Amino acid sequence: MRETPALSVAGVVVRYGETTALDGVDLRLERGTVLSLLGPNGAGKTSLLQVCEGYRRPDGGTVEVLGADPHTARGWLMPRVGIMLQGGGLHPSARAGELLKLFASYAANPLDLDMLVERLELGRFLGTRYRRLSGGEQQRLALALAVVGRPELVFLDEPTAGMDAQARRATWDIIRALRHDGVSVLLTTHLLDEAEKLADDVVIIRRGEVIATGTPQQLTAAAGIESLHVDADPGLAVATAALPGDAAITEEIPGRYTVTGRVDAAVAAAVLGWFAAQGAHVTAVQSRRRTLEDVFLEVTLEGAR
Ligand SMILES: Nc1ncnc2c1ncn2[C@@H]1O[C@H](COP(=O)(O)OP(=O)(O)OP(=O)(O)O)[C@@H](O)[C@H]1O
Repeated sequence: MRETPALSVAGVVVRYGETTALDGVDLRLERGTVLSLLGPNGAGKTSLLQVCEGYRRPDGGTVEVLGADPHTARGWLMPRVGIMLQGGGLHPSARAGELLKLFASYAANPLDLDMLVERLELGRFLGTRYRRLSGGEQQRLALALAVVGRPELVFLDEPTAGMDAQARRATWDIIRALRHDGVSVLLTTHLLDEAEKLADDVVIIRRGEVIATGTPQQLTAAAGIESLHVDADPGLAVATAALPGDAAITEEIPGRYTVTGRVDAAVAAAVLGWFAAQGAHVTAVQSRRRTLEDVFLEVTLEGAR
């Protein structure tokens, strides 16, 4: 029997008056994995998080968090789910260290506070009131509060927004450590490299609908290769190259060849085979595979045009 997923969303619909923010969204977050929810502004990410966190009832469909209804089982879920609060929700006069101790006191088996303080470099501002913290410091504290209770599942809504490069790396390390410890993570982000680095699975939504899903590798491999250049002897008869699809070889400048059209692994192999068949002396091959950002821009712009 398959283990109950950490999060299961089926056919979820959310409406605000005339606006349909989510229009039948399905997703599944397996235990001990990181799922990144991506989408342009207004795609419906926050609405979906609110439904999963039990703050809003969907107008259609079902959500199960650790096998339970997030709305009716809030009390049971509270110690099992970590939520990274954006801005509000925390007392502005409370000091960072007090908040951390308070949140730890709710948990049966909290994480080691010294370790968290060191990892997220909270030590310098533990005595500072929440409202006086910088945006990046608030984010670091919010992450610490979300994970201090050793939750089974964590919702992270743009966790590294406003963080400097060092804090961002520390956050990535914490997310990796959570996953390593078997924690499931739902991560929304506008940073595609962040998703590519951390996520086991990616779900891209646009205008309330899922438009692409897969592992980062599946999504980028299916999208093919962005560019392929070969340096070899000048003046080869490029017109004789028979390549799959619409791919073709052009000699941009003498000795510098570029492959145009849709390039994938089969085309790349055919290109190198053609150079070999010419008896050409190849001195360099450069390729850039498509990134998750290329895929994201392609699928989110499609249909928006
Ligand atoms: N309280 C609300 N009342 C009316 N419309 C809303 C409300 N909240 C969200 N919307 C609309 O629902 C849609 C989805 O919004 P949502 O905030 O879920 O998107 P998002 O993907 O989180 O966007 P962003 O990346 O900008 O945070 C948008 O069109 C938004 O304008």
